[in-house]
Amino acid sequence: MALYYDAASVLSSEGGQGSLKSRIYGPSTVKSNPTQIYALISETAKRDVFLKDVLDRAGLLQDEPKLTPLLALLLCHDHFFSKAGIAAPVKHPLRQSIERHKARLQSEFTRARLRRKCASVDALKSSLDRERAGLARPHPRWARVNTLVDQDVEAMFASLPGCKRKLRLDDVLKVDQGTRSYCYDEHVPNLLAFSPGVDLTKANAYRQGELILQDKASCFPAYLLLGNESKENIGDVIDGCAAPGNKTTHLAAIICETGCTGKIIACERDGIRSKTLQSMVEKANADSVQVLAKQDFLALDPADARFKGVTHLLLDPSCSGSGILGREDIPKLALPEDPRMTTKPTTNEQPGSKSKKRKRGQGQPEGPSLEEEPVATTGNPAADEEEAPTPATGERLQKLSNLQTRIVEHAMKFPAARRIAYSTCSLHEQENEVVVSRLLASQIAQTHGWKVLPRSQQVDGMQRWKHRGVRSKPDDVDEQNKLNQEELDACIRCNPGDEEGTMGFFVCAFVRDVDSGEDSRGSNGSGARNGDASGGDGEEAWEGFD
Ligand SMILES: C[S@@+](CC[C@H](N)C(=O)[O-])C[C@H]1O[C@@H](n2cnc3c(N)ncnc32)[C@H](O)[C@@H]1O
Repeated sequence: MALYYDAASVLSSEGGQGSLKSRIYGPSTVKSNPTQIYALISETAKRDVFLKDVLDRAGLLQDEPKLTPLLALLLCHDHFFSKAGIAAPVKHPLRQSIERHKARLQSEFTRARLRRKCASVDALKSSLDRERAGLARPHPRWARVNTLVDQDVEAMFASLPGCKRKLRLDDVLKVDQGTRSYCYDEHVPNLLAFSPGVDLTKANAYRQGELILQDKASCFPAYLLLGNESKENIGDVIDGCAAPGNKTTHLAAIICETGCTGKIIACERDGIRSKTLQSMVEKANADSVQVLAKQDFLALDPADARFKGVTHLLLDPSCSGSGILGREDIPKLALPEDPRMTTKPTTNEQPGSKSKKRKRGQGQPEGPSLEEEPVATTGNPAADEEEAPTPATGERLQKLSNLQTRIVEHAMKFPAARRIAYSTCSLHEQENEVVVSRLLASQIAQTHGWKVLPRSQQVDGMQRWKHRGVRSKPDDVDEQNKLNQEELDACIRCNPGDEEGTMGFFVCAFVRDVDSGEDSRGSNGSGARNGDASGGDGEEAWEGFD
């Protein structure tokens, strides 16, 4: 049936280099009805991660060597979600290649649905639709009032055209008849939610650094790290992965409010992003920030005298960016694992396609790049936090998870460190709860007494936030997420597209009691380490997404 071959061709580099619509509707070799192709692609794109999971668990590609991962995904979409099923005659080999495995597929489908706590297929569809597109729901524009700049907040609001103050987010999101409004956030101090249509980039308050465009979720790490710390406990602070500097300037604002005199050391490995960081710090009037440009956080020596006063660290490393709400044209679908390939494509964008490429280590599959069009949930591309939001699966997720674990392990070695915040804008458990679980099990955490900061000891707004850590596979003995309920509750999640109006995000804080003398060595701890939670699988060779 041509529909599935046509859709697969449009999605791969064979379909040309233009936009999705131009590939489907423009002069091309597609034979099927363009509207049907478009519907198949856009519907599959909402459910790809779910379908991939079903296909991988059912092991379909092992038994159907003629099916490509992309074809399997498209066919399975219609098999499960289209009322008419696969659009091909009953005896057609493509249709048979799926229906032969009907029972096995159905049972994995049902399990996957129940794991998502969806009682029916309709509930599943709504949940997946919300999750993927989150976009149908109006998304507020979040902005943080920069308390580092002297300002008359009321005058600032008066300068925002026709913006009325409301009490609740729901009211701000009602934009009938072009009304525009804002409200203060109920969890994070000095944070505002504006109606979706408000263009803050044109406001003087934004140009003058009085307002910083920053998603609500992205404000959690600095607030969780310092929001309820006493002045005596705060010395210097390291932001290990700092550019473009949203969280750095937030740290600076909180430090200033507490009256601390400590400095913030902001590390950024990438040269260009270091410049963005520097200019953001200047614009925000964040005098307490010292930028270490082109500095790899992992290369800092925790025993260096410069860092002996570092009590707090914030680590927001590179991640898959799967929580970022964005606009994609050619959807990058998460594909089932292909057992016949040694180098596995994880999405439909093929190696060697003409999109601008990122530097990767040897043997890495070339992932899709959104570099040309960075997706900023803030409405301000210059403040885009994640350098390359990229669908990641399997091996690549494992590498990211390893790097993230290594970065936090490194933070745990700073001798005076007492609190660490780790965050990602990823939805994947492997980059979130699994990293936390691996860190707690690591030698460094155990010898230095690091534990998660329990919910009951978190700053008020974070205690009240209801979305907490998850474990999707409680019965799987191989599962790396071994967090107990209290530890899961210490983790904070944000779900893209839900009623909270945030992007997808994860944050967890670690604490230790440095005053108890638990870590008597006072060294960087590296000599004592014999376990390496981050997996010594040579991920150093791969420089990740930047
Ligand atoms: C998710 S972004 C950080 C966003 C930033 N925290 C903010 O709120 O604006 C990750 C940043 O960390 C940088 N990075 C990744 N690994 C690093 C490392 N080992 N040392 C220093 N910077 C690193 C990347 O270049 C990228 O700019």
